[in-house]
Amino acid sequence: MTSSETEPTDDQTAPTPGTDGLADTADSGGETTFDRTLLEARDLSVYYGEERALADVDIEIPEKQVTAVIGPSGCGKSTFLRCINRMNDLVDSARVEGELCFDGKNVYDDDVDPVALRRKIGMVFQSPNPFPKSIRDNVAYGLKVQGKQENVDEKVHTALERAALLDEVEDQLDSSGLDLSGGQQQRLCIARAIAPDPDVILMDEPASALDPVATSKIEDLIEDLAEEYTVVIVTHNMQQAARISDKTAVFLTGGELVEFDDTDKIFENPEHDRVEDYITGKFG
Ligand SMILES: Nc1ncnc2c1ncn2[C@@H]1O[C@H](COP(=O)(O)OP(=O)(O)OP(=O)(O)O)[C@@H](O)[C@H]1O
Repeated sequence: MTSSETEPTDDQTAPTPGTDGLADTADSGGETTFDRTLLEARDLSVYYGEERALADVDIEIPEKQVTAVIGPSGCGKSTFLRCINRMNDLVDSARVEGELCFDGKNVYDDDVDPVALRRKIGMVFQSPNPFPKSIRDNVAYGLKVQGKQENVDEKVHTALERAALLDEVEDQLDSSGLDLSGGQQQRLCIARAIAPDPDVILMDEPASALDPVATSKIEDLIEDLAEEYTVVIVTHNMQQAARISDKTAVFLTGGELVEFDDTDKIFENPEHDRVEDYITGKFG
């Protein structure tokens, strides 16, 4: 980790809380500071009952970059991702210790509304899961839930365009989202996630159910999305992490974050032997 990533900037201090306990973040002040930390875990541990799935994780995730989370099966990647927008709240046995800060605010503070948090931190899952509704209604869903009824068509178009799907579906917005191919369905889910204009998009193995062509489109899209959003992606595919991410976090058994650095450094010259063994396929 370089010092530029660890030192707080002026932009990081004292966000002004709104009624949902969260600050208005992404464009506050109209400037983006290079490598500004947007998400930070401090001593973050997660337990399912007695079992510890994440162990004292400290990490600073920069804004408007792609951060890949890799590691062997069961090392806590999805658990970490789900901490960021409090999806673990939905698991009865899950207990979180430590802090997960979004723009300096601990998302586990009592005054944070998890539903509002999930509007700012959207999520895309492993299997495409469009609703059995029209393409238009899928994308408009989050806007309607928020009661944002103005310019819905325009926002739907913009989200589909950002998700690199508009050209393929422009003439069939009233057809069912379920009639699209798997890759198109996943881009529809990405459009649905970005329509409410979040700051962060979490992706849990978004291409693992797709063929190579559809995967390649999703990878290109993820790189483009990082111009506007902070993307955190869990992937089993190390080549994919190497191709599309700026930073890589390597979790190993026991939910330990062993190394976090520039992706090139992780793949070319990792600090830890255990990381090198994992990257080179000696275990995991
Ligand atoms: N809902 C749950 N209830 C109980 N234990 C869970 C739950 N979800 C995950 N775990 C356990 O927590 C640990 C971490 O799981 P997690 O799914 O975060 O790992 P992962 O690295 O994402 O795994 P994979 O790569 O296989 O998806 C595992 O031991 C898993 O069995």
